[in-house]
Amino acid sequence: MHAQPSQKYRPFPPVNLADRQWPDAVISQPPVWMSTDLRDGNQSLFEPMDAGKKMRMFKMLCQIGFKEIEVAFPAASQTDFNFVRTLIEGNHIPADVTIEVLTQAREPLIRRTMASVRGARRVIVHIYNAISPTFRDVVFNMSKDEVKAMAVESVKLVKAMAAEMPETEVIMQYSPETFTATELEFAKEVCDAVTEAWDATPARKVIINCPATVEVATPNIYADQIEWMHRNLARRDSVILSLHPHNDRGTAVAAAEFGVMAGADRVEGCLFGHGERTGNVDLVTVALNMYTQGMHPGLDFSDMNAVGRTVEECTQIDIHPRHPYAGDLVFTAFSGSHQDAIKKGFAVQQEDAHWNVPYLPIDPKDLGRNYDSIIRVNSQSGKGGVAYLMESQYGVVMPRRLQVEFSGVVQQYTDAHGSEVTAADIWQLFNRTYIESASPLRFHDYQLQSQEDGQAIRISVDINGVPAVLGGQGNGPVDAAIQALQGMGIYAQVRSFEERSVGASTSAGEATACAFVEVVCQDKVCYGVGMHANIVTASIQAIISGVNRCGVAPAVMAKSA
Ligand SMILES: CC(=O)SCCNC(=O)CCNC(=O)[C@H](O)C(C)(C)COP(=O)(O)OP(=O)(O)OC[C@H]1O[C@@H](n2cnc3c(N)ncnc32)[C@H](O)[C@@H]1OP(=O)(O)O
Ligand SMILES: CC(C)C(=O)C(=O)O
Repeated sequence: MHAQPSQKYRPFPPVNLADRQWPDAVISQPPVWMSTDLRDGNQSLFEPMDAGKKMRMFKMLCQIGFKEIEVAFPAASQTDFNFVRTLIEGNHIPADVTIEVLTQAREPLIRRTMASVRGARRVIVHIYNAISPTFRDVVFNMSKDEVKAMAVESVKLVKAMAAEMPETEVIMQYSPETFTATELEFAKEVCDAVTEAWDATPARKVIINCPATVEVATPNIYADQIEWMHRNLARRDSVILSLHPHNDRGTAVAAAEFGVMAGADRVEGCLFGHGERTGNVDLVTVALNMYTQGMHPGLDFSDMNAVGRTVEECTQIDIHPRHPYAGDLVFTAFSGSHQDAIKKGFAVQQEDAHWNVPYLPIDPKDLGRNYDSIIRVNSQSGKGGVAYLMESQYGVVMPRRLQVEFSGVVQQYTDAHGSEVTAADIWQLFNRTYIESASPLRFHDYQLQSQEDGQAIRISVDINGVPAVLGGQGNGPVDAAIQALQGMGIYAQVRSFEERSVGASTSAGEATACAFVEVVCQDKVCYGVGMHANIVTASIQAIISGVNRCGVAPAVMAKSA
C-alpha cells in the first residue's frame, strides 16, 4: 500500500534531444489526414455503428475531404468485413479516396483482412503490434527479437498476398503500438525492419504510424520522440511518418500540432475526438486551428452543424456544448464585458478584412453558423449584450445611456428569474417598460396646429383611467407637448432627444420611427421611448413614457385633472 497514491506513478523521462528543432518550426502546410472514425472511433462506442450508419459516416467523411479513411477492422466482425465488401462491390469509394483496414500482426487475421479488400483499386493495409516493454513482458511474453519478427513476418505475408492481387494497389502501414512507451532505439529498429521488409522506396512509400496509444507525457515529449524518429529512421524519403495521438492527458491536439512541427507528414484521428477512452485526437480542432492561422486545412467544415448532427446520430454520443469550434456554446458570450467587446468588434469588422472580433477566434459564418446565438443574456450580462440583441434581432439601436438604464431592468429580471433571457424576452421587457407603460398617463392621440410663432398641440390622454385633453404651445411639437404637461402641473424637461428609424418595418410596410427621450421630472431622470410610423407621434409617446417612468406623483395628477 502506497502512503500517497501519487507514489504509484513514475514520471516520464525526458528525451535526450538537446538540439531539438521543432520548437522553432512553423506549420506551413496541412498534413495528410486520416480519419479512423469508422475503426478506432467505432470500436469505442457503446453500440458500434451498423452498416447504414457506417455508410452514412463514410460518405460524410468523403464530403469533408478525407482522402484516407480507415473503414474497418475486417477480421473483427462480419459487420466490418461486409462493410468493406459493400464499399468495394458497390463502387462507393471515390477515385481520390483510399480506404484503410486494420489488423493485428497475426496470420489468420491478416488473411481474412486481405480477403476483405479483394477487388479494391487501392487500399492501405494497416498492421500493428505492441512493442513496449510491458507488452513484450506481460501481454506477449516475447523477446525484442520475437516482437520485431512478428511485425516483419506479417509485413512479408501482406507483401506476398498483395503480389497475388495485382489489380489492387496495396500500401503498407505499420504501427508500433504503444510507441510512446517504447525505447526509441527499439521502435526505430522495428520500423526500419518493416521498411526493409516492405522494400519501401520513394515511389512506394511505407506509412510508419507512431501512436500515442496511451498519452503518457506532456506533448513536447511526444514531439521530441517524433523528431527523433524523423531524424533517425532509415530510408526517411521512403517513409510517410504518421501520428496517432490519443487524448488521455487531454493534450492530444497539442501533441498532434507539435508532432507535425517535429516532422510528421500525416495525422490520424477522429471527428470531435471520438475513440478509445478519452478519444483519439480531434481532427476538427487540429484542422480548424490551422484555418485560424490563415491556412486552409484541406478539410471542409463549412457546415459544421450538419457534420455534428451526423456524428451524433452515428455514434449516439452528443457533442459537448463547449467542444472547440463545434459546441453549441462556443460562439456564445454571456458575460457583460465579452459581449461589449464582441459588439464593438462587429461594428468595425469589415467584410474582406482580417478577422478581428474579440473573443471569437473564428467567424462563425465560416462554419455555417449564424450570429444569432453569439450573445446570450443572463445575470452575468451587461448593457452590451442587451444592446446587441435589441439591435441585431429587432433593429433598435439604443442610445448609450438608455442601454445602461435598460440593462438594469434586464438585470433585475434575470436576478429574479435566475436563468437566461432570450431576445424575445428582452423585447417583451423593453415593450412593457417603455412602450406599454401607461400609468398614470395613457396617450391616445394629438392634434397639432401651426401658428405664427410656433405650434399648438392638444393631446388626448387618460389620467389614471380618466379621459383628459391637455393643451399647450411651443416652438415645435416636443416643446408644445412639454408645455401641455406643465398645464397639468407636470414639470418635465427634455435632457436628450434622439430619433432613429427601427430596422424592421411595420406590418403595414411603413418604416417605424423610434424616439428616445431622456426626461427629467420630479428630480428623476428616465428614458421614455415611442415607436410609430409618424415621427411626431413617436416623440409624444416617448415624452409620456418618460414622464410615467419618472413616477409622477398622484397628487400632482389629481391637481391637474
Ligand atoms: C490500440 C488499438 O486500438 S488496436 C485495435 C484494437 N481493436 C480491437 O481489438 C477491435 C477488434 N478486435 C477483435 O475483434 C478481437 O480482439 C480480434 C478478432 C482481433 C482477436 O480476437 P481473439 O483472437 O479472440 O483475441 P483477443 O480479443 O482476446 O485479443 C488478445 C489476443 O490478441 C493478441 N494480440 C494483441 N495485439 C496483438 C497484435 N498486435 N499482434 C498479434 N497479436 C496480438 C494477444 O496477445 C492475445 O493473444 P492470446 O489470446 O494468444 O493471449
Ligand atoms: C492500431 C494503433 C494505431 C492504435 O489504434 C493505437 O495505438 O492507438
